[in-house]
Amino acid sequence: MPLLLGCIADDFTGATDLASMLVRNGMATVQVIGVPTGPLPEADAIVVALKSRTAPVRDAIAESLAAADELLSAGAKQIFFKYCSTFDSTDEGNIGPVADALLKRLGAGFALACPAFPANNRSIYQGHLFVGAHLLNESGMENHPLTPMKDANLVRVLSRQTEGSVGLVPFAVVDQGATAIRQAMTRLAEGGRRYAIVDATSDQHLMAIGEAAASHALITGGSGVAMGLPANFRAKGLLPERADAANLPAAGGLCAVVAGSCSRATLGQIGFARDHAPVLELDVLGTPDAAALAAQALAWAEGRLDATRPIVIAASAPPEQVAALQAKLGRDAAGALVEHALSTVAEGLVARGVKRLVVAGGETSGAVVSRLGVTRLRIGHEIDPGVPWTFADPTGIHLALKSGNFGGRDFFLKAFDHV
Ligand SMILES: Nc1ncnc2c1ncn2[C@@H]1O[C@H](COP(=O)(O)OP(=O)(O)O)[C@@H](O)[C@H]1O
Ligand SMILES: O=C(O)[C@@H](O)C(=O)COP(=O)(O)O
Repeated sequence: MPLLLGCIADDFTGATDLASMLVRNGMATVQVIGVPTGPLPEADAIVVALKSRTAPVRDAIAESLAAADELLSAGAKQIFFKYCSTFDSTDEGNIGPVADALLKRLGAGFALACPAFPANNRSIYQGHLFVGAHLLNESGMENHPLTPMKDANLVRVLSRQTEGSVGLVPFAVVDQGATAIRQAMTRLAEGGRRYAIVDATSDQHLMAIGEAAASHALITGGSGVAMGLPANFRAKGLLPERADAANLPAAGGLCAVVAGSCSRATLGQIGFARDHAPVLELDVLGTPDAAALAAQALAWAEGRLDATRPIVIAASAPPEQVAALQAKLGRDAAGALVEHALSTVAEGLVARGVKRLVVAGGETSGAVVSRLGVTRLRIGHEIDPGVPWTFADPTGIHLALKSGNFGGRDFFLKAFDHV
């Protein structure tokens, strides 16, 4: 099975989101954790999951290039750089600098940028990113603990992160379909633009954008814009029709949720779970000590673990409490403390027999998956759009890595009916 699409994701939840999109559209896909060292698995698409979204710019570039090199030497015909559907980044990066470095490595001069994901209410109109009816900077993302998004104009946001210039393929063009989009991108590239933000408000738009980008060396975006890519490989006779590629080993055993996302969606899911399952909300501000928090949580879990419903352990807190901890410790140290505590909790839960684990939050998932020593994830069926169950090798447990913003209010309960 020749490798067709090589993907680099800037966080772990984003990687499973993308892998799930590709599986759903007929590509046999494997998610590998970190820059691969040995031989790559057989697959139509490989998604390398990095924890580079909030890493120092230089590290994010170095890891992304190392991943690209591995994927290219395994034969990848196109590279996909996956970032968040809410374009999570800072003025320093890392979306612009990583995309710049990948373009250079690929000897290409132009890439599209499209984080739209209509199934999860992310749409782009006139270059502005909306979450449902709200502009990005009024969606709650302006309060993100690590990557607060205070500007919805993606042309402006990306321009701040690159020395290249950024153009727009507007809705009126996108709505005309693949040929018009291809022509508009060619004009922008010939006019010296390095990037084009591409508007999209529907899956039909995303399919057309994917088709228009069939010949691009690099595509950048959310998982949505990947939905049109398998058809390009199929049209060239490179991708056979595949039977259901989303089957996992049978699941059983104790259930748990560990949450470090402070998004509105995750706070709502914790609120819902309180009425249906044991929920422990850690007082991080009161005990800013990772080992002590983890010990408290694991002591609480004793006797509460069950195979028919989950327990929920959350550090998640509303913006005022996050701000208070950050004022005390600094932004990065606060995030690192909580990630350390929650990965210790996850490790302790698995040692106590948890076999089905939901982790809420991208950075949080990165910390947990790394602590559990997971090297590969096999992708199963979706619980809600963008969040599949996965099977973790070599740990042998089922994991669902939930993007902070994804999932319905009942996600933490519903997940365990779907595995
Ligand atoms: N109570 C808290 N105070 C400060 N930071 C927190 C708290 N709870 C969680 N965090 C940190 O907030 C960040 C949330 O990021 P992440 O896990 O990526 O969630 P999301 O998917 O919503 O972006 C993590 O670094 C996490 O450790
Ligand atoms: O594109 C998305 O929104 C997700 O796939 C994603 O990247 C998740 O990031 P977090 O919200 O930090 O989990």
